[in-house]
Amino acid sequence: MIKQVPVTVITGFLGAGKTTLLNHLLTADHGKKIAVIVNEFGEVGIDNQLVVGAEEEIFEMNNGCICCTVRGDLIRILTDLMKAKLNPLEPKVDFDRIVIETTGLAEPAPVIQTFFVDEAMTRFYQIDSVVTVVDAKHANQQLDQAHEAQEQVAFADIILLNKVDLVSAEEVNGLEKRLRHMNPSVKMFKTENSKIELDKILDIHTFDLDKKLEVDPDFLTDDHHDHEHDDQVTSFVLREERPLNLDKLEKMVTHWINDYGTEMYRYKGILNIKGMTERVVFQGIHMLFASTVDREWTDTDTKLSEIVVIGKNLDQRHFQTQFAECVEID
Ligand SMILES: Nc1nc2c(ncn2[C@@H]2O[C@H](COP(=O)(O)OP(=O)(O)OP(=O)(O)O)[C@@H](O)[C@H]2O)c(=O)[nH]1
Repeated sequence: MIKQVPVTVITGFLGAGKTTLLNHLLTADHGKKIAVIVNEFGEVGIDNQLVVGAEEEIFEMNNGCICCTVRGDLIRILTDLMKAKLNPLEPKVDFDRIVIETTGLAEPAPVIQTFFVDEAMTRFYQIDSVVTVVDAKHANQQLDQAHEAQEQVAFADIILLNKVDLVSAEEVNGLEKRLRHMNPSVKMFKTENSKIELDKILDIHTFDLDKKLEVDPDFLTDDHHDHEHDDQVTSFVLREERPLNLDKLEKMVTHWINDYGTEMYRYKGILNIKGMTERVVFQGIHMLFASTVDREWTDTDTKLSEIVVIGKNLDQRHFQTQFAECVEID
């Protein structure tokens, strides 16, 4: 009988703080070997470039939502990992737990279901817990608008009520009440930058199948997946090989926020700024955005700027034109 590998599923709506939590998990001193599976909605993975910790094995799943089109990929990666671990001749990947970061647009049920439908999966893996990160600043709006956000809360074993620094104590309390009403048995922690003691979220075996079945009685049925993404929510990538001008970029983003703040759910990327030897990481959620100086570009990096935008009713060509106007002219 093999010991089952614990799996932590990190979920939460766009920009809630999932990658921040992942980085926290990967850099903390816990001695665990973690294999990470990251899923992003867009065709380009920005998150994998923002995940720190070279020792960990990171598997990327892009161009779709983990609970829909790329679920086959998830099973394939999990099967490959299982074989790599069990093969005594040539263990390519060693790990003692898996962490899956889902895209903010994923429903958690089909991801969890993956661990119950296939006999090999059931034997080898065991869900430890579903951790849902909630953005205290934007959650009310997200819960009103997106059924995915509601399901992420309903399926959580643990909620990190994150970004409490951005709102008042009353707002946090109001949101906590709403979340508890949606999921009365959940364990909840208030966090800043997803900072949480790891023994509160790892190896805690809080996953409770019966509770999930209360939320969705059909969720173990194999062909049960009627997740429909809102067709108006799309994602596109802005890409530019020429170095960009910082002032022009700032003006462009101010314009974006004024005109499309409500419709722009999430935008993030890595920028190549004229005159800078470091990468600039650019992050935004609705009207809040920040850019930070990241590590130096290396010889092996392809020096280009890429921004992924996820939002509703956005005209890609308009965004691309504006982005191209930020090129530094010598
Ligand atoms: N003020 C504040 N900002 C935070 C906090 N946690 C995360 N952030 C910022 O919020 C932004 C989004 O964080 P991520 O960890 O990338 O969020 P995510 O859930 O992985 O985003 P997606 O994968 O795009 O859905 C980043 O700029 C973070 O630095 C927090 O507690 N307070």
